[in-house]
Amino acid sequence: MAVGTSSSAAVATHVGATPTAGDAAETDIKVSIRGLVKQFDTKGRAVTALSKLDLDIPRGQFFVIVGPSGCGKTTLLRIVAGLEEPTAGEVVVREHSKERPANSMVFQGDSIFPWMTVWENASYGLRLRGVPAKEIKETVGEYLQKTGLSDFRDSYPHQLSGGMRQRVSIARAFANDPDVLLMDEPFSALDEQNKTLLQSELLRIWDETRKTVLFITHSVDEAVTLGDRIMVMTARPGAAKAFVDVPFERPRDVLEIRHRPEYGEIVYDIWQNLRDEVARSHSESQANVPTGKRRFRR
Ligand SMILES: Nc1ncnc2c1ncn2[C@@H]1O[C@H](COP(=O)(O)OP(=O)(O)OP(=O)(O)O)[C@@H](O)[C@H]1O
Repeated sequence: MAVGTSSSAAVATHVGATPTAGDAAETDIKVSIRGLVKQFDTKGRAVTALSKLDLDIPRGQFFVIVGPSGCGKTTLLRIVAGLEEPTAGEVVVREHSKERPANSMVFQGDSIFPWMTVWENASYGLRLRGVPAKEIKETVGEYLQKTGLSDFRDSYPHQLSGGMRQRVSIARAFANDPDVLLMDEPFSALDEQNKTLLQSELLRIWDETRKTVLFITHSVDEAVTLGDRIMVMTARPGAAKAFVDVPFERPRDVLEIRHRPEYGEIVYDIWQNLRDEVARSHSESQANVPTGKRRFRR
């Protein structure tokens, strides 16, 4: 898939010891973004969400995006998904095969259909593509089993816990076998225990498929736990401020790595890069609050 037209050279700050994706062989690049700009015009007011973003994501990489609120993370994912048109620049997802979807998205909160059963939700993408019933049965059965949902195949979303509903989203996304998996804060609404459990399950399933993943999170810990490489974004307009490589082996034990000294160092590195951007984003949002209203805020 190619979105947009213009292009520019990749420029980014790199942090971490291993080579960045920008150095990877051209053929290994799955998602390539050049000079991406997105501007929204609402009621005569222009908001630049993304500004000249350059990025290469190698095939099979678990790529995590962190950045202050409003810096354009969701906008970036929506453009990669083809749901939003860039104002300028180019997004290319290489080797998009005709037989499988270019991407599947998993959102925060409930992104499954409330009127469908677990089975109907998980098989939705495959049914839409007209995949033969036998194949659907095998694939969906496999992913419901991997996500521990086999016994709930005939349940409706309102009969499930929040963690189980996110498992259905994950099963649906993997069963759909997309070229690229796009995940927008999928675990943010979950409690700490469920979050850790689902991170672990996601990594287990991902390890078997090694799909290219773009994963947005506000949690620096989650970024380091899951990612191969983390992009720290600037405050709006969003651009790449730093790339941090996570050297932990795969498969990864999400609890064990948190005890390692390097874990704390990487978390600290990311926070160093993030701190000023969060402060800038916060002071800008305060500046945009009308003074009459601000007077009443503490
Ligand atoms: N459809 C739209 N129309 C107008 N402005 C928009 C639209 N979508 C996003 N924006 C603006 O673009 C900027 C980036 O939004 P986006 O949702 O991508 O940020 P984000 O980094 O995902 O934020 P958060 O972390 O809070 O979810 C924000 O200022 C937002 O108000």
